[in-house]
Amino acid sequence: MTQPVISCQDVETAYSAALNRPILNQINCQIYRGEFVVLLGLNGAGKSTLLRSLVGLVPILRGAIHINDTPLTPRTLPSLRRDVAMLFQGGGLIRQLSAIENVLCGRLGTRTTWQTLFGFPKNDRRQALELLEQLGLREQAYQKTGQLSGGQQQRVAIARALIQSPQILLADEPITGLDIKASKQVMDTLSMLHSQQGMTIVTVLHDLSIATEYAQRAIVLNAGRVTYDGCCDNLQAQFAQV
Ligand SMILES: Nc1ncnc2c1ncn2[C@@H]1O[C@H](COP(=O)(O)OP(=O)(O)OP(=O)(O)O)[C@@H](O)[C@H]1O
Repeated sequence: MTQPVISCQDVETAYSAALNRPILNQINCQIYRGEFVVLLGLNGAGKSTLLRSLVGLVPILRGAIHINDTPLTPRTLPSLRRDVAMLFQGGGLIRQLSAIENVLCGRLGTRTTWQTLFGFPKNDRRQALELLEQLGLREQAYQKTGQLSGGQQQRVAIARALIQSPQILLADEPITGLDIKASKQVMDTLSMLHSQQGMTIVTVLHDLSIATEYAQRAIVLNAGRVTYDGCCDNLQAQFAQV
């Protein structure tokens, strides 16, 4: 068996008095290279917290997270973050900036202030344009993202995540609030990254039929624990008793 690219062993976050338990309560799961995994669960199950913990945004109290066999610690975090990109709920774009400027923001962590003082290097701008073109947004590159549709905005957010050339893409509810057509475009984009570039995708979804259509494996959380980890057939049954 190949080594997992993401491994969570007994991951536990701080105790939450409101929940009367830790938000993540002994999570164990592995994600392998090139997998397309969907994270499912009712509101408040801990899906976003789990994704955020994988990029060091939520401190863990017990257990361990390994990315590519390296333990996630404050010391290893900066280099591990280059391998793992995160697409946040709602996209988190700057509406007043153009699509290309938003994509270039994905480079800020790897360029010094001096390097960006007079604008981003030509190579970065070319790569940002190529990404927008790949995601069907060449014509919108210089439009303010506030003027784009929800689906287009989400694809700009994907391009911003991709400019750091990650191996793993974590997406938190990437199609929430989008119509059927835009949802399909965004899910097809994730699917293309998975099938054509071998990218490992972990995405939170709420729609079980879309999960079944796109993902190879489902991990279901309930009250901070993994309650199912397996194929996407008959996912309804996993929610029947909840
Ligand atoms: N920073 C925080 N401080 C205290 N409680 C938090 C914090 N972040 C999340 N929670 C709580 O932890 C639980 C899990 O939240 P989380 O956002 O991970 O759930 P989720 O499964 O992603 O839910 P949803 O489907 O609604 O997005 C919720 O009860 C939430 O209120």
